[in-house]
Amino acid sequence: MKAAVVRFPGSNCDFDMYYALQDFGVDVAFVDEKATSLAGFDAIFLPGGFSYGDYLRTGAVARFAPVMDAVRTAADDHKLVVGICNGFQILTEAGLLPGQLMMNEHPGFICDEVPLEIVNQTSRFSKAYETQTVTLPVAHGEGRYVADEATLEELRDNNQIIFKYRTNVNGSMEQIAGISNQNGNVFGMMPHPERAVDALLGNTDGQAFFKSLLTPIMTEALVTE
Ligand SMILES: NC(=O)CC[C@H](N)C(=O)O
Repeated sequence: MKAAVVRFPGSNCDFDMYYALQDFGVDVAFVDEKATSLAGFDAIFLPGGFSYGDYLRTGAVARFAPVMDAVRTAADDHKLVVGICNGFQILTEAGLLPGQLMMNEHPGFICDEVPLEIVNQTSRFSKAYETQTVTLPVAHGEGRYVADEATLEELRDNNQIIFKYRTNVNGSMEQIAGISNQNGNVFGMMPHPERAVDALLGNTDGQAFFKSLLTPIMTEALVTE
């Protein structure tokens, strides 16, 4: 898999994502926000951070960056597009995922490790998890997921809700922490699996997230060996 980590001015989880992908054997490169094509990549990752200083609303400026047309093309071409934290915020602002991330219910930055429930255990983003409860770091001020009732119903009906918080971390509707689009190739979540892939950092619950993304490829590799 050839993956791009897209950096915007203010991204700060770009290296975490880069190294996590590299640890799993992914051929990964940084791409900046001015890029106009992502044609050579199979998977696009929008990392966490404070793109454009989180001005107006998180992700509201980044959605206009030149690279976002290429991200949209990648999504339309059924490539994998993954947004973590600020990346999730950018994907919702760009309309590539439904709903919106708003200021936490109790305004303030939350930096913690929180338990999550895997709601859809067969998705491309969760299928390698062997337990239904995992713990991942969160770090955000605007992580409260909101959507209208019709959207929530659609998310439920199409099994697009992949991760939920087990406790009311930020006031998200239905305690939603991570969702995919209807096609199952675009995904966003507020928690940070890329910060939980190394025992040295005290948490390895993010490993199965990356294994899930790579499972078809890993299986193929085993078959050809
Ligand atoms: N870790 C991050 O991506 C920060 C998220 C975001 N800009 C917020 O505070 O809501």
